[in-house]
Amino acid sequence: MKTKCKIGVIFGKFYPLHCGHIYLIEKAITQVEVLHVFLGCEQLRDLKLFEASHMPRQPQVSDRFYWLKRTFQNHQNIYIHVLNEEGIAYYPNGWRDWSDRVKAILAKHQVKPTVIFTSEQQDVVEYERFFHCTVKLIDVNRDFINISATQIRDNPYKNWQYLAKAARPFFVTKIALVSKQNQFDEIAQQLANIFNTVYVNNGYSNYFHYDHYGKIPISVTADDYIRIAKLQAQRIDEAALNANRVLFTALDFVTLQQSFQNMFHKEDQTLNELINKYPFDLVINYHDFNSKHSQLSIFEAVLEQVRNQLN
Ligand SMILES: NC(=O)c1ccc[n+]([C@@H]2O[C@H](COP(=O)([O-])OP(=O)(O)OC[C@H]3O[C@@H](n4cnc5c(N)ncnc54)[C@H](O)[C@@H]3O)[C@@H](O)[C@H]2O)c1
Repeated sequence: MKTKCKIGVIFGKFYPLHCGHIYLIEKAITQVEVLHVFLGCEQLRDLKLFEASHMPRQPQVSDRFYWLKRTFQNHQNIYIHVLNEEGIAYYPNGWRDWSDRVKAILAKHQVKPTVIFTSEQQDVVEYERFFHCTVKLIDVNRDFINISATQIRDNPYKNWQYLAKAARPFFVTKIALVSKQNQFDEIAQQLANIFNTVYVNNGYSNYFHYDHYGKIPISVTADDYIRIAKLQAQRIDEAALNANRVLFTALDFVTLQQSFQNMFHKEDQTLNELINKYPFDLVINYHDFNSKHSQLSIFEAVLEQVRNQLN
């Protein structure tokens, strides 16, 4: 029978969370009864790391917290704490102040750690000195999962397979191919095939009918319209979980707000919230192509725009 060390602690920035971190945490939890994971944050440092990175947008503390929570949601004995490191000299120059801040959180939760897990050899002595407990090293050479958060920040798309599944939707490039009468449907599906990923079609198609002039008669109420928009957002969330770096959709929320205004002569607050929550990286409109374009030339022009976006 394995001996349990009782209470474990792990520190990290998890910027972003990757399979190496997950391996460390999963291996640690097999050796303790309870594990406390500290998510270290410092505004300026995190901003600088983001600016030096190739991440499409900056993960917020809430994103990083969510990735940890979701990844370890089935472990009842893993606790995640946000550790605000503002005002402390950066690693490795602030050990005393930093450990005092950690200890304050531990004391607040009446936690007395018995073991600290890390893969950083150079930190062992300092952890022992400031926390007076055992320090266990796990995979110092990163033989099992050879990746670092720096490598992922540098190129999240090349290192996609290492990015935590829970973090992937944040990084997925969202491309909308907008057409009034689903003329883009076929090309969007072809693109999803080519890029080995997913397509979210127009959730409104089942509810609207087109007349001879291509106009949409008002066959749904404003409330219905918003309900369908929320459903569309839900379908995007689900697709993003399975997307391979990029996902294609038939709608973006700016376009939905515009058609809502045309139909109901007012702006909708929920749609504004969806616009902010779902930033699209590229929106291609069918009406930017004229009737002289062949299907092949549209296909090639769209493909070119998508390639430029992804490079
Ligand atoms: N101010 C100070 O003096 C001071 C001192 C100590 C710690 N700290 C803070 O502690 C935190 C340390 O975070 P970090 O930079 O180590 O975070 P990190 O997110 O890069 O890594 C978290 C943990 O995962 C381990 N790990 C990373 N890749 C791995 C892989 N492929 N396989 C196995 N394990 C892997 C790391 O060794 C570390 O133990 C920071 O917030 C830092 O500011 C600060």
